[in-house]
Amino acid sequence: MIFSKYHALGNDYLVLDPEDCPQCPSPEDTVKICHRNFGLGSDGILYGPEKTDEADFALRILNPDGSEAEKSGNGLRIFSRYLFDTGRVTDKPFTVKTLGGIVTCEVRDGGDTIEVEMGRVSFHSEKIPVTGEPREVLDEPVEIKGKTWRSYAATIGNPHVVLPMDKVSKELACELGPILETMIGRFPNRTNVQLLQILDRNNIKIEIWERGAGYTLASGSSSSAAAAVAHKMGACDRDITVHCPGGDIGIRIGEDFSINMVGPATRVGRYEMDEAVLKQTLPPA
Ligand SMILES: N[C@@H](CCC[C@H](N)C(=O)O)C(=O)O
Repeated sequence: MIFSKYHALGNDYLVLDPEDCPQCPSPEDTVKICHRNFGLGSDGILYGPEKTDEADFALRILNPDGSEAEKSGNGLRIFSRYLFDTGRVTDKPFTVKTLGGIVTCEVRDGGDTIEVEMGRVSFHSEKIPVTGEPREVLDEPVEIKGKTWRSYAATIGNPHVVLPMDKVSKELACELGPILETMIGRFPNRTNVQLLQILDRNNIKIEIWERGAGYTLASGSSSSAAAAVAHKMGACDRDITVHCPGGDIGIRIGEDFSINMVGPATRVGRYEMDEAVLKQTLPPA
């Protein structure tokens, strides 16, 4: 199997082209391919471009635990860069269909900068989803190991919960992230998790725990959700630089909470994976 590996600020994906592999990998194979020790290793697989009547291209986004994500900001920038590198797009805007909606992408600066109109953020419980009566999930208490945190939930196609706090850290993201991700009684589809630190009216810092992937160095949909929450709280203006551990993502929030995201995507190389990877039995996680 032939993969093209890219990263977006350290959030790494393997692009699998249907021209090289007509069948999308099964959840079991995805886990093996993405495994950091037993496979090629990545934060996910981007399977595409697939054909669709609704947009220029269709994309499937697979998490390393074998689940399928509705949207990925970094994944969309990487996929755009892959389409550009393989001559399928130029510097003109094009559309991509994901499970979480159709987005518009544009590759600039010879491939170095990619802009994505990510869609609209909603804080509504039925859209995210969050259990309980229909409402916007704003500043609600959530108790973890006897401590109460304030939380905001949001969707930009995929689900997010954002915890504003004075100081974020990787350690806390790795402690709270897996508990919140799998709080099924509250988040029936699981959730991505962001710890949010407001730096000033145009800058925020986040630490990320991704649904189906764990701790990651950057996330485009997480940056979109966290910036939207910072603006909704009244703490930030509409132009926000999101400082992720792996680097910065630019977010602009529209009147209707539509999100424009700008950032890089970097090609790592092309890899041929032996079929033997798929025949292994992995030790329990
Ligand atoms: N890294 C991504 C998010 C990928 C999907 C996520 N793990 C989910 O399950 O929703 C990004 O950059 O947005």
